Amino acid sequence: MSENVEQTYNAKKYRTPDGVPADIVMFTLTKRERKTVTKTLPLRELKVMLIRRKKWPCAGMWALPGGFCQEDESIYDAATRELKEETGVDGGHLEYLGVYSTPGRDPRGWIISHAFFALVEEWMLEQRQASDDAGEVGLFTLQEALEELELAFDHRDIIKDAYLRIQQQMLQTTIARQFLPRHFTLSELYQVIQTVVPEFKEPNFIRKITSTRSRQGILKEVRDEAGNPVSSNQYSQRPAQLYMFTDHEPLLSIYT
Ligand SMILES: O=P(O)(O)OC[C@H]1O[C@@H](O)[C@H](O)[C@@H]1O
Repeated sequence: MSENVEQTYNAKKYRTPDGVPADIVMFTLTKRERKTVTKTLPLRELKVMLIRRKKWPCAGMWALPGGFCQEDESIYDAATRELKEETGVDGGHLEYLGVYSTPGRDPRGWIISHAFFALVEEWMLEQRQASDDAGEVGLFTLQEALEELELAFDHRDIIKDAYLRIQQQMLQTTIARQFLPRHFTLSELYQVIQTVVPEFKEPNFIRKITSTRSRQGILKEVRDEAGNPVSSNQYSQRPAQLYMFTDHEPLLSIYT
């Protein structure tokens, strides 16, 4: 912009949005040990965290944690802050999902929301709390959130999109690591993938994940200081080898 244009430019001439909030779809996998005679994997369930709104608009309705971005922060910082303020969650994996701008989505005016999704381990929810402007906080299954609850604004659409995104990522990237301990068995990994993508069925999972060339290098066996393989019988009668993710992210193709 030339100096002359800069001096005469008037930002007020242009209509700007009435607010730019960040909304966060926060997923976690809950894990409950089963009381069975034989050792078996714990029960894992995918849940989404919602807050019950206290004030207008949509007072009393369940909604995503979120709030308005301030002038001195990035939208990413606003998402991190809102998540912490409204739910007590500090940390975890936070990623951009998309922009939601359908006219009329918020009765207060022209309000464009930027949505994020967060993958949080269950222990991180321990200090969860609802702040003053958020009411109760609850963890819901995807079925409850999408089919049974009355949700505020366009939050049902945002949750649907976020669910689809994490299902795709679960099959194409190593985000399963966000829901697993550092060391895990391949049966646990398979269970985590299936919890997020129930349609995923691969009878030869263990053989494929350890031998298919395109997958090689994403996992490695856990070994002790002497170099011996480390196994666990926490969830099985016979000891099972423990694995961990490496930093390698393969570029996968649907055509091969
Ligand atoms: O909770 P307050 O601060 O009232 O407003 C933020 C909400 O307003 C909506 O457009 C957004 O989707 C966001 O959830």
